Amino acid sequence: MADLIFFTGTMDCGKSILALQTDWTHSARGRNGILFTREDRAGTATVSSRLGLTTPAVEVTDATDFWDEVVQRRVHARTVDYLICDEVQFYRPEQVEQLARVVDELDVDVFAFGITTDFRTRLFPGSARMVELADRIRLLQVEALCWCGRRATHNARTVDGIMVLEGEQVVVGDVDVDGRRSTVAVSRPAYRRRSRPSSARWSGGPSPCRPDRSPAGSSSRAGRRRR
Ligand SMILES: Nc1ncnc2c1ncn2[C@@H]1O[C@H](COP(=O)(O)OP(=O)(O)O)[C@@H](O)[C@H]1O
Ligand SMILES: Cc1cn([C@H]2C[C@H](O)[C@@H](COP(=O)(O)O)O2)c(=O)[nH]c1=O
Repeated sequence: MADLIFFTGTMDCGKSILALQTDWTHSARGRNGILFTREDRAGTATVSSRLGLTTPAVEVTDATDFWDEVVQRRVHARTVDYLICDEVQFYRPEQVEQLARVVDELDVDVFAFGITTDFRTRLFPGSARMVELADRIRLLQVEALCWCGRRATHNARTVDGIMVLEGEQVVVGDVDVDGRRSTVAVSRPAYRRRSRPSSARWSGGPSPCRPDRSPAGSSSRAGRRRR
């Protein structure tokens, strides 16, 4: 019996590295899988982790049909045992439904990875459908830490070090054009405190939003907007 499993957590909690590890582990046991992603920070058709691993993948677009992706390969006598789906928050809800059908009717395991909510704490449409349909939802074990020391549970967007609460839902990347952190995982209290317009500026102690506090290896492409 195949499963649809949604691995989720904030940005920077190790989802992509787990996606690549999962692919490695299953392929090492002779299983055949396909690695999918959409709008990875490092570029098109690649799954990249801040830990340094980068692996080619199939780029998902609005036109991608996961049912066809699997059936076409099987028609050509290629085995498909599992799918790894990274950045699933960017998938269309219909595509998540296709993934559920692939699990149920083609007996293909689907391991999906993505953030649940955006910088406004609202669900991404793809993640919402994943939460509704997944057999299991797993929170990542390596919990990102907020600058205040608590467990980070929310994704914040910053412009010039200031948290913003309005803007487009999708802005790919975690640094701006000047190399400064543009998204950062924070605790809910920190998010709420900074949400108030009067205190929206990061202050009082070291902030990971500042360029000199950016984590090593955070060499993402500066924000690319979509939709
Ligand atoms: N230089 C490093 N040394 C050890 N661990 C690192 C390093 N850089 C990043 N990491 C780990 O990698 C995690 C981010 O991995 P990544 O796969 O990019 O996460 P996600 O896909 O969730 O954004 C960080 O939370 C941290 O645990
Ligand atoms: C919060 C938030 C994030 N994004 C983008 C930024 C990154 O490209 C991805 C998350 O990638 P990661 O592998 O989990 O680090 O999502 C966005 O478009 N909108 C947002 O609100």
